[in-house]
Amino acid sequence: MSARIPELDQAAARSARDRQSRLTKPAGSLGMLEEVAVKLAALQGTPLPRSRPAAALLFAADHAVTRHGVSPYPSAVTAAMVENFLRGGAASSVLCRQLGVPLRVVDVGVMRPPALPSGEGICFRRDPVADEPGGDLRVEDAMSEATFRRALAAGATEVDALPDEVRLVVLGEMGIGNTTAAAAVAALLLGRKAEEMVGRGTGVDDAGLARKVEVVGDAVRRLEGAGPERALQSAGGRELAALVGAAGRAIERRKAILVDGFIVSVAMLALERMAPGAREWMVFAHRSAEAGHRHVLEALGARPLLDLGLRLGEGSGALTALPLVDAACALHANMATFEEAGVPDKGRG
Ligand SMILES: Cc1cc2ncn([C@H]3O[C@H](COP(=O)(O)O)[C@@H](O)[C@H]3O)c2cc1C
Ligand SMILES: O=C(O)c1cccnc1
Repeated sequence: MSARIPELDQAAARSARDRQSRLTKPAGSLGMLEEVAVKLAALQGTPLPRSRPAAALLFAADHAVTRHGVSPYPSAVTAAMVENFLRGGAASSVLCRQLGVPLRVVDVGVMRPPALPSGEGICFRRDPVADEPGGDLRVEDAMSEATFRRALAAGATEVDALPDEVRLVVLGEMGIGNTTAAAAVAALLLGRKAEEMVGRGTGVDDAGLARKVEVVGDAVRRLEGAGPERALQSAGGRELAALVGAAGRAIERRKAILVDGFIVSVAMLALERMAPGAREWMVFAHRSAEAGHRHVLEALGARPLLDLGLRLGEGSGALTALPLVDAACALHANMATFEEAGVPDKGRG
């Protein structure tokens, strides 16, 4: 995949920075909210950027690696949670409703195709790539190269279907076992040991954690030296590949990505390695409690907005941070300047 990363609009960023310096507040006092507004200005090519409309895309897939007992939950949870997303009972469904963000769920590899409630406002698609076989990343490739390409394309297709007006894309995932896959991809990309990248995911006990370290260690030995595409194909999963394809296309369409936790961040690290500069288009929502996330954030030079001990995934951390991005844009656009308000600025008597 060769995503074309657009140029940032430095003139728009300068205008936005200049506006921030004239708003009625001590210089720099809105901290990261100022940085977010200036960043979005550079991405959107306007001194007055917007956070809305936003759209949430959730990619779901299963993982053969669960046979090694790397998650306390059975794979059947993936399909059941897809049904829960669509019925409105999952954390990200609740947040999307609360925030007025349309949610689209894409099955790119769920073992038991979800039984879908029919009804208005339900957005679901099972991509044909979901019917292709997956492998156990400990001993074999998680997918063939052709399946990998189709999973990337499945993500891009979803972004192609979004209206031009969408400014911000929230990405999320669902896939029991995917903290193991993400840890393996990150260990390969960062050249770190399995034990540095593996965490408890949904809450494995000490024995489960030891199994995860072994599984990821085996994958890393099998795939040492893999580049980002090979790492995703052989140690990742179809939802990780779809996230990469979706983010690449969103950036090509000048849409910013609101990055969720560990799993989405690993996909974004792979994208940055495939298309350097992609990370400039990302706003990092939160620091996950998953152990390896800090290494991934560090490699991306990212400072996330929130640190709430979240470790859920499904885009829930990104959705939780969306109101902060809304606030950054609203303050930037609507605060009065010193001149407008007749408030004396510093250094002027
Ligand atoms: C009920 C439930 C809802 C979830 N929503 C997201 N995840 C999260 O947990 C999974 C990864 O953790 P592990 O690698 O330990 O399986 C992913 O599906 C992720 O999105 C969930 C997990 C469960 C059990
Ligand atoms: O941070 C995440 O993305 C995460 C952490 C634990 C379980 N699922 C997702």
